Amino acid sequence: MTSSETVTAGLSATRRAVATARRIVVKIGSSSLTTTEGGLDGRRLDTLVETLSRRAAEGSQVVLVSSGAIAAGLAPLGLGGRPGDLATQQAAASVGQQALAHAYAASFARFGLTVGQVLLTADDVVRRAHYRNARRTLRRLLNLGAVPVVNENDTVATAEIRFGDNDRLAALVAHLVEADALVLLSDVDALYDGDPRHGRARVVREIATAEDLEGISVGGTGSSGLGTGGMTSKVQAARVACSAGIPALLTSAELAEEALGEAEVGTVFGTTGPRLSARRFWLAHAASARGRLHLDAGAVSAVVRRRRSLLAAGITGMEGSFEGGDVVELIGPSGEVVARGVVAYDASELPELIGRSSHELPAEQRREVVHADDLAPLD
Ligand SMILES: Nc1ncnc2c1ncn2[C@@H]1O[C@H](COP(=O)(O)OP(=O)(O)O)[C@@H](O)[C@H]1O
Ligand SMILES: N[C@@H](CCC(=O)OP(=O)(O)O)C(=O)O
Repeated sequence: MTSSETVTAGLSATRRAVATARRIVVKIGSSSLTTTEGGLDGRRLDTLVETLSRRAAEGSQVVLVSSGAIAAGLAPLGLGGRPGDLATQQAAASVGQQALAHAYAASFARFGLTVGQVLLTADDVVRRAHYRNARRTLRRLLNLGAVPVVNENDTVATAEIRFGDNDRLAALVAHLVEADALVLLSDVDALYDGDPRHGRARVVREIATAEDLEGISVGGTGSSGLGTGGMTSKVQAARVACSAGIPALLTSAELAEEALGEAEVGTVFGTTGPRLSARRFWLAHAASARGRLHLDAGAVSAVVRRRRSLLAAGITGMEGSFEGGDVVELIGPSGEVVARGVVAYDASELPELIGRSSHELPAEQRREVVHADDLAPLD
């Protein structure tokens, strides 16, 4: 088998994984559910719900991450476009979210399905105890046969603690519920090698490794002006899911039915890593870092390739005012984040330790700065 055949076989396996996923997270963007003039588009919402209900009837558990609260609130409040300030966005989300929840409940009820609304703030995944709590609720909802409908809790989230984009939220939720696949639905049918709004662009069917993204230019939100993250946040979300062993598919809401089958639509992203434990995933992608430790090349190799603990000798500098138990980023010699981990010392204790090898230090200061079990290397 040639290497390109190997890739093809692997990627059709990715499509099959989406088609056969027992637990699937589907994210739909604002631009696919709403219009600036009319608010919520009930017909498009019903079409999506029909597709998801069919999937549920076939035995899959479905989690829907739905954007659209802000956009759905614009028309009822007489707002002509997406507001720039947070307070008006939150007011719009307050009106729009309840319209969304009502519409989903009514639409899923046509198929005898009950929905559970789950509104999350970034704190719900950043703080470890909240993260476990969110995971427990989502899993219980699924086990009770309900369809969780997830969105960011926009009405209370402040600028500092916003996720801001539901693509990332969907990737986090996919891991929280141990999904078998993530599907991102937008207003564009696939990833292109350049923004299709700006001239000719070529469709990209498959992303197997990070190298496949080289030369692909991803840009901002679509022409509706209702979305937030654009293609950049979708690609990032797909990569987060794939790095944790969850395959992803990106396509338009109109092609959802085909995408959930095995049709060659959209762009599939193959997994790039094994399933990560909840703790490692949280460390790598959800927790917020309180500081940074700069590493020399030897320490990067020990931590990332050999999966060893980080010792003081390999640290060349530090930033931040963290305490022992906080999450910090580990930075390589050229400034890139190579891993995240839970630091064992307070920031005030470290300056006298860094750069010194264990035998130079008193016994009580010889413990690892970040233990291997508390490390999550990033790709
Ligand atoms: N390389 C690319 N391939 C496809 N779409 C792209 C690309 N770069 C930018 N885009 C734009 O991203 C838009 C989708 O993002 P967005 O408007 O945020 O959607 P949503 O509301 O579904 O989250 C598309 O309409 C498209 O114009
Ligand atoms: N939570 C916000 C949506 C944020 C968001 O990511 O929007 P989109 O880019 O349309 O998926 C809302 O419901 O309006």
